[in-house]
Amino acid sequence: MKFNIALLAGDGIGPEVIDQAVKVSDAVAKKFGHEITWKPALTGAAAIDAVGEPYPDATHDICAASDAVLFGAIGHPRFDNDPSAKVRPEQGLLKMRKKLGLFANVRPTFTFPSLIDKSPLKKERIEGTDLVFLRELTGGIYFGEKGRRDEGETAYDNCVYTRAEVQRLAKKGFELAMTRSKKLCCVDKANVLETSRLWRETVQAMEKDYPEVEVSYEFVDAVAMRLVQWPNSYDVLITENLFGDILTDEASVISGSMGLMPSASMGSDIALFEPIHGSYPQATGLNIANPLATVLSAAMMFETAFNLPEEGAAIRDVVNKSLSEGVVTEDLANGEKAYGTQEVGDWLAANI
Ligand SMILES: NC(=O)c1ccc[n+]([C@@H]2O[C@H](COP(=O)([O-])OP(=O)(O)OC[C@H]3O[C@@H](n4cnc5c(N)ncnc54)[C@H](O)[C@@H]3O)[C@@H](O)[C@H]2O)c1
Ligand SMILES: CC(C)[C@H](C(=O)O)[C@@H](O)C(=O)O
Ligand SMILES: [Mg+2]
Repeated sequence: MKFNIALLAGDGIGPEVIDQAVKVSDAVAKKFGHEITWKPALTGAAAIDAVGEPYPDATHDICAASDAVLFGAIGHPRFDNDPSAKVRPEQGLLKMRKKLGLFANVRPTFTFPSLIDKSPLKKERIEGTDLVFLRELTGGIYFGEKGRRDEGETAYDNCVYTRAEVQRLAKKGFELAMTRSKKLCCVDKANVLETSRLWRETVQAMEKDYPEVEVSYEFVDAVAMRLVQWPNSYDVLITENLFGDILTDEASVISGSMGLMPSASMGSDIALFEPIHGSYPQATGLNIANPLATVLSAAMMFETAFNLPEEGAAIRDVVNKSLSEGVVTEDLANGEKAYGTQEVGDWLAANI
């Protein structure tokens, strides 16, 4: 098969981890007889520097015309440390998600047998963890009206959800639960927030369409605790944009590193694949960032966007092999030999 893939490397460690995902994807394509044409495009601070905006129309056109998008990370300290900056890399990410209609962000959390002893959490707590967050990605407080009043002394960010937005995300959650262990947890703050009450009411009304799915409703603060206490009690979790952002960073601790966690952002037309981590500016250019979150995002791309499970499995197998053979970056080395970002990518590509 032939694929056009938009390649948005972004900022910080983005280009370094993307390079490794490209190497591994090319190796798997070669092994299975596919042809990939990469379509590089600007985003983030790199795009602001080049053309003055973080998600230029030219980039959108490339994404919209591709079979999938592979995304690295965006963000730069010069914007993080300047709250008054009007044009920011993160606006590009949000604009891209909105314009491409990527409303469902699939963020799996699972453990790797060879890393189980390296997690800061106790082995017996995390063993067998295999859960998936479905994070709503184009609504909520990220996209509500925001601003200042009272001469800048008061700030507001509105959180808005429509029933239709909740329904389309929850539908994906129910469908995913049906393919797994038929357990769905709706994470909200319905004891306080009106938007959460709409979420709960909407999901409750959908239960009758999925009689086999056992649905639980839990408050986000309690989930934040139970996620590290008994992560293996969860299966599919659906939640709104901000809660999903926070809980999935927390969940990365279960696997052992932020550098391991992939994601898929799904819409009705196109899907985008990206690690959940950011541009990790402190590591830029040092060849120390873990590329596996991006490599595993590429595995999700083969499985989900191209419906090629064997190709995805080949990537997952070689990642597992690298972990069990200790071919790891410093975040997983625990004082033992650490490999560089590029060396891990080379090893994966050579062993696919
Ligand atoms: N999707 C994205 O592009 C995205 C996501 C999160 C943050 N950001 C942006 O990234 C910048 C930095 O944000 P931050 O420091 O809060 O989050 P971050 O995810 O970049 O880094 C947080 C910590 O996670 C670890 N980490 C992250 N990626 C890693 C990797 N590949 N290998 C090993 N360890 C890794 C490091 O310990 C790092 O200090 C900000 O500008 C932020 O807005 C972008
Ligand atoms: C950079 C930021 C806008 C983004 C988010 O909050 O969605 C990031 O944290 C993520 O998880 O992809
Ligand atoms: Mg985040």
